[in-house]
Amino acid sequence: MLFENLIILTTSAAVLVGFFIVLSRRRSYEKKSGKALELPSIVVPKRQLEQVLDEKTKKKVTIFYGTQTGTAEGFAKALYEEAKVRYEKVEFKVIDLDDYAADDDEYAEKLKKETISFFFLATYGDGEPTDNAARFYRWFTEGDEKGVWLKQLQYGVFGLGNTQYEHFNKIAKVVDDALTTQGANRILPIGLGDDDHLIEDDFDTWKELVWPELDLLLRDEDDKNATTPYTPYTPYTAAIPEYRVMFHDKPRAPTLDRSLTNRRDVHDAQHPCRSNVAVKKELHTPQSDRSCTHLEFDISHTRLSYETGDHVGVYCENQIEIVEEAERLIGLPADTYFSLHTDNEDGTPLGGPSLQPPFPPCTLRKALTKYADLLSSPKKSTLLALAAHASDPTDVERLRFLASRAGKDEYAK
Ligand SMILES: Cc1cc2nc3c(=O)[nH]c(=O)nc-3n(C[C@H](O)[C@H](O)[C@H](O)COP(=O)(O)O)c2cc1C
Repeated sequence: MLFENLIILTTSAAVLVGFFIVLSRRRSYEKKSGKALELPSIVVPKRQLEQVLDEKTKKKVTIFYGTQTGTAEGFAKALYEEAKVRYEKVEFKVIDLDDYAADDDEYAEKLKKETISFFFLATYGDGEPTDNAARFYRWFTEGDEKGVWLKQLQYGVFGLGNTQYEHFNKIAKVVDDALTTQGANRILPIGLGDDDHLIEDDFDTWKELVWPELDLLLRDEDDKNATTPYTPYTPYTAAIPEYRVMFHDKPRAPTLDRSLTNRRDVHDAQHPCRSNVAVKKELHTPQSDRSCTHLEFDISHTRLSYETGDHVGVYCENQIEIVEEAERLIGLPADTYFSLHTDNEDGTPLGGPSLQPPFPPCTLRKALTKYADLLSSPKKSTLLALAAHASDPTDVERLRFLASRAGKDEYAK
């Protein structure tokens, strides 16, 4: 980076010196001969000179995200999309915190060059960072005393959490505090997104506070005087994963569902195992108006072990009547065999968050029974994505209304 800066500086200096020499020669020739000198065309075109200078002075904003299931990434990309349109002369980047730097030294090296940054950070486990934010988090908040070294940085944090958890939005709060302690300037209050309610509304509300602050930092005098109105609110759709669907001939023999065999060495979200419930107890007394169930799973026949802090995901199945209703609405036979892909046929990635296909090739019946959430309300971003594909204008209008601020009450019903 230092090397690149040096090249840019040397190039700009060389161009300016060259330009000055040409001008001073022209003056002395004109004095002597009384004739105006025919100037050869300048070797470095003006546009190139402007580009070099622009690069040097261009304002830059970096948007970081720490995500497990893509929501933080979607919000980061939504802010990026809207900001790009509002501030055309500014360079915006969206960065996965894990990809930002290879080690602690590189994190330090790069972060001290950032001037404006936003952090979208989800909290998991028992107040833990997401996998892709863990390295950054440990280095930034738990490492050696770093002192006040980020005075050049203006920042905002939006946390993604859920009020059902004890450590609500812990990671965002800790990073927000650590940024201030290390000298950075918080330009707006931390946003605390709550996935137990309408986290997209939390994001929208916080985003509206971002623009006046960015106007102060990014708009130059020309822009401030411009009469064209700023691009209005661009709704957030970037969190909707895009998949390529492929239909296949049915497999001749029914395939063994390997995802549910217990004889694996490693079990993960794609390869769960079956286990029986060994103990079930209600923790609240009959006087309480709440309910909390204590469950113990028998994992003795699996190769799993459990440590405090590990979490258990439970795969539930939809009831057959709900599945049949969904099949009827989709209009495809239950035995339609298909797969979802996150890349194009030539292997290039599709847009949207960088997630894995959500389930292996299977029939529509199995996808709807085991993998689809058929009973929760769709997220607002999903409604907008559906609106973009709906063919009936009444449906388009209705979907957009439900996703809008005006439709908030109706959406919540
Ligand atoms: C297994 C699990 C553990 C979670 N733990 C916490 C937590 O400790 N504190 C919190 O505020 N939210 C917690 N959440 C909520 C997530 O942070 C929230 O759903 C967030 O929107 C996920 O963002 P992502 O899609 O970018 O990963 C947890 C969610 C899951 C599924």
